[in-house]
Amino acid sequence: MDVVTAQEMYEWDQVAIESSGLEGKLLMENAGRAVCFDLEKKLSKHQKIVILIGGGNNGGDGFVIARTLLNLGYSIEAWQVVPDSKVEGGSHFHKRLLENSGFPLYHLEQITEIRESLVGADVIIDAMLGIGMKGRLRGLIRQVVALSNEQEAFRIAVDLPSGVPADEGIDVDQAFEADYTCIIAAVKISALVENTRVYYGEWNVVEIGLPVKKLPSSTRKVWQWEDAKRAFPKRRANSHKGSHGKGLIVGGAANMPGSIAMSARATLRSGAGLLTVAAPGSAIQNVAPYVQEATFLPLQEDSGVVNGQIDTDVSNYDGVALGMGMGRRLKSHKLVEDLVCKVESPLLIDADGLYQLKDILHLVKERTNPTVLTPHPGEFAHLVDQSISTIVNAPFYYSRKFSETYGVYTVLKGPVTIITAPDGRQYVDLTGNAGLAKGGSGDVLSGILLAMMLQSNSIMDALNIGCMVHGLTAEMLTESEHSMVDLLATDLIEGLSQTFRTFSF
Ligand SMILES: NC(=O)C1=CN([C@@H]2O[C@H](COP(=O)(O)OP(=O)(O)OC[C@H]3O[C@@H](n4cnc5c(N)ncnc54)[C@H](OP(=O)(O)O)[C@@H]3O)[C@@H](O)[C@H]2O)[C@@H](O)CC1
Ligand SMILES: Nc1ncnc2c1ncn2[C@@H]1O[C@H](COP(=O)(O)OP(=O)(O)O)[C@@H](O)[C@H]1O
Ligand SMILES: [K+]
Repeated sequence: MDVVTAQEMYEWDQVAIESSGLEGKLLMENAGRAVCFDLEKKLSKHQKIVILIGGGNNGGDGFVIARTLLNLGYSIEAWQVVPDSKVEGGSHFHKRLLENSGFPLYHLEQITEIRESLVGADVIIDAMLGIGMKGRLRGLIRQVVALSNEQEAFRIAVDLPSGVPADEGIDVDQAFEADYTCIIAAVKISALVENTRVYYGEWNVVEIGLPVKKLPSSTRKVWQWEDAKRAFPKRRANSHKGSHGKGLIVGGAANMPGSIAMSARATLRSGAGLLTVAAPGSAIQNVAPYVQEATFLPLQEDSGVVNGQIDTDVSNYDGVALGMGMGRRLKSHKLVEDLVCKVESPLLIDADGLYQLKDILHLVKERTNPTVLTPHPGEFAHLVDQSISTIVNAPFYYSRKFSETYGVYTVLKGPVTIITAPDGRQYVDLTGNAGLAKGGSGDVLSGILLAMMLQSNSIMDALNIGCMVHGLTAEMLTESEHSMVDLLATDLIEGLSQTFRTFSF
């Protein structure tokens, strides 16, 4: 499932029209019909449906939807909310088709004319503005959106809720608050970004007959179950523990043994062959009973906090995860710097490890082996010197820029997690729920990611699978024995078994 900007979507439409000879108005017919086919699951013929039609091609889709649903026997009131002079090209063609089919079309000139219809509607369909929306809502459309939002009716948006831009990083002051959005051809970035995704409600993408072989390949995609099934590392019958990777987890502090313990247990539960946990000795005594399968390496410490370099040959490991529960004391800085320079296998840095990284990003950039950073927006904002709101409103832009600049994989965590490769390719993980919004979930994720990196030949596949396993486990547990309220990070670790069992390997 591709994720596009407005400009990329226009390019796709252009390529479709130029390369395959598909006419714009045919695409519009396909789009409108695909939306109707999807909406039939949501609508009933007893409902009073009002469709709001704008002047651009989104409005063009609206004319097709109105005609198609009317032909099917739905009770539709179609309102054109812009003057006739605004309806041109393909939209004008489809407006004529609607009228020539013998159906009425109402023209809105003042907001009072539509009040009664909106108040009495069971469903309001917004086909006013799509990817061509610019700036803030204005004129009559702004009033129509405000009045629609006040109604009890079920609100459906076509492609985008009017008032929401397709791209990220743009403030929205008012927009159609959809319960459901039927997205055309490809997910628009704003469906995945904090300040705009709330307007979409639930959503689905419909296919409109674009010539997929001719389209430019997209660098942004939603990672899906089929992708995970395809890429999941196979476990050969004659494998031995060395085949599944030897991992090292570094972190912990005397007053925070839980983080690293959870990461370590999650790594073991996710299939790693061998695991060593390096932590201050005073933390190890509390971690060890929880991960009997691991071996331990005491780190030099000062009052329960790591102090100094690591005293082992780190080239013996196939993957290293660093930072969980380590604390942010200056004395742990040396350890982070040491590992960034010495680890010759994939190195994942999370939590307090990220905090120590800001002034040694130039060393990260010099690494020739993969580096994976797994910040939440607060940690990422600190790393890139931006505010958290700037990051969450333009996460695709900032994580791509960061990954490309420093040559790292970035896992920007949140309700929508964005995974970016050093070459700028991005995958989006949509799994999980608010049961994960608790301390410890991220530690479990780091452990899972380390294990998947140890077992996969592709870092990107490993990160995508790991995020999906983490999120699906939360979903599965909150559908069965847990709720989003009581779910703990430790429950997640024990729930991994059920998720892994759903992969047939
Ligand atoms: N072949 C294709 O391209 C296909 C496209 N498809 C569909 O087309 C959609 C894109 O269509 P689009 O490019 O015509 O833009 P669109 O979203 O209708 O907006 C333009 C209109 O909005 C108005 N307007 C703008 N800002 C405004 C504001 N702040 N407040 C108020 N009004 C504002 C602007 O008015 P103006 O600025 O001219 O006064 C103009 O009238 C896309 O989302 C998909 O649904 C599908 O059918 C598949 C094939
Ligand atoms: N509302 C949510 N919906 C889905 N996933 C969430 C939500 N809140 C948090 N998560 C996930 O939970 C994890 C939290 O990680 P993090 O913030 O590092 O937690 P901690 O450091 O406290 O363990 C991330 O994987 C994130 O994607
Ligand atoms: K719309």
